[in-house]
Amino acid sequence: MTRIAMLGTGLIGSSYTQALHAGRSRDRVQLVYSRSPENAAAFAAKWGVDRWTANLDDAIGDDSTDAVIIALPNDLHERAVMAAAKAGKAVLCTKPLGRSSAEALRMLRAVEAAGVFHGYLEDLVYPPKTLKGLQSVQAGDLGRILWVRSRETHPGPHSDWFWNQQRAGGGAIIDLGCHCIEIARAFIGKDIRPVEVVCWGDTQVHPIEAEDHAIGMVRYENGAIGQFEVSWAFRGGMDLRDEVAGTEGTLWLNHWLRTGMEMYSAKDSAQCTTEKSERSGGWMFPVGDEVAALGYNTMFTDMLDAMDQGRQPSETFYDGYVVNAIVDASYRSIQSKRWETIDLPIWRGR
Ligand SMILES: NC(=O)C1=CN([C@@H]2O[C@H](COP(=O)(O)OP(=O)(O)OC[C@H]3O[C@@H](n4cnc5c(N)ncnc54)[C@H](OP(=O)(O)O)[C@@H]3O)[C@@H](O)[C@H]2O)C=CC1
Ligand SMILES: O=C1CO[C@H](CO)[C@@H](O)[C@@H]1O
Repeated sequence: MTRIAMLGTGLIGSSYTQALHAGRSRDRVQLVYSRSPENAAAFAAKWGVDRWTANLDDAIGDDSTDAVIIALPNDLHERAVMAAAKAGKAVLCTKPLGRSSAEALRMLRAVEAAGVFHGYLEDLVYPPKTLKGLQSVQAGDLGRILWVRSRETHPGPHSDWFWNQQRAGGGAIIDLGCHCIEIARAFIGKDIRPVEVVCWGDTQVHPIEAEDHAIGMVRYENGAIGQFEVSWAFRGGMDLRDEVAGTEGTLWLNHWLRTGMEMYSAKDSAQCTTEKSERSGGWMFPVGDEVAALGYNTMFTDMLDAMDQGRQPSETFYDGYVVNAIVDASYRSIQSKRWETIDLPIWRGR
């Protein structure tokens, strides 16, 4: 059993807790942190969590827990990671690891220096169909991987802080592109060095400083291309799709819209809605088990099994740092309108 302190009571703190309590079922969120005692108490009551606190350092240092899960806005990740490393706690952090690769590198160095277990919670390399696809690709069924296209688009984030460039570290690229970049990296091979990026990004719709649309191409040392397409202004729900093209085959994955369940309700207050859907009536495209479809159950099984077995999980802070380095180069490329080199002061692949 792993005893967990959950930092954050928002969308992802709730999804993680749901997955943890349902998955291996022996793992428990023992303690939850929110800035607000009311939110913390409500979260604890809803998810059957014994204790809550409105003090971040108390939550991280609490003696009764083994691991800390960071489900806080991006600008609080580094502070929470540093405190967890200092307290000698295993630490699992949501995406993106940092707002920049400099932040991510400091976090990687801190957990490694402290010798604590660390996991990067990139759920979208863990959906069951992605795991099956990865197994096939690794067995060579698709031949040499040439091109991976990964797309995540929706109408825009659900909380204010995402829209603040300073707090989030950017716009749609850091928020959604981080998923697409790691999905492509997983299919191309995480030991293959990402070399350079060319990226277009613009603020086409929303009154914000950061980009609400972007398309980027990441060139890997073996010639493969990872393409990401992101939007915070796509209408019609959340479009989550991946395509993998190899010399011997093709793989297409659709995770969200029209995945097999289509429903019509003449009412406009139907209960059967899905994350980021824009309507609760008319034709709807729900997802049967959202938590499972997004890979949270399988992700925590890998993370917590790895912790028990004294091995690394598939996604560590090192992966989060590589993703942040690719995101940084993408932002430079938007400005320069040229291919930009990906700076990786630490590289552990081929
Ligand atoms: N698929 C995935 O892996 C997803 C990952 N994420 C990531 O999870 C993190 C949190 O996102 P999400 O849960 O969607 O965000 P929410 O806005 O839904 O929740 C944020 C939580 O942080 C708490 N919080 C503590 N301090 C602050 C602060 N200074 N400002 C704002 N909130 C604060 C808020 O609670 P309170 O007000 O009670 O203190 C709230 O519980 C982000 O890093 C995001 O990128 C998000 C969605 C999906
Ligand atoms: O995939 C996701 C869905 O949207 C959220 C808000 O933009 C993201 O933070 C999240 O990673």
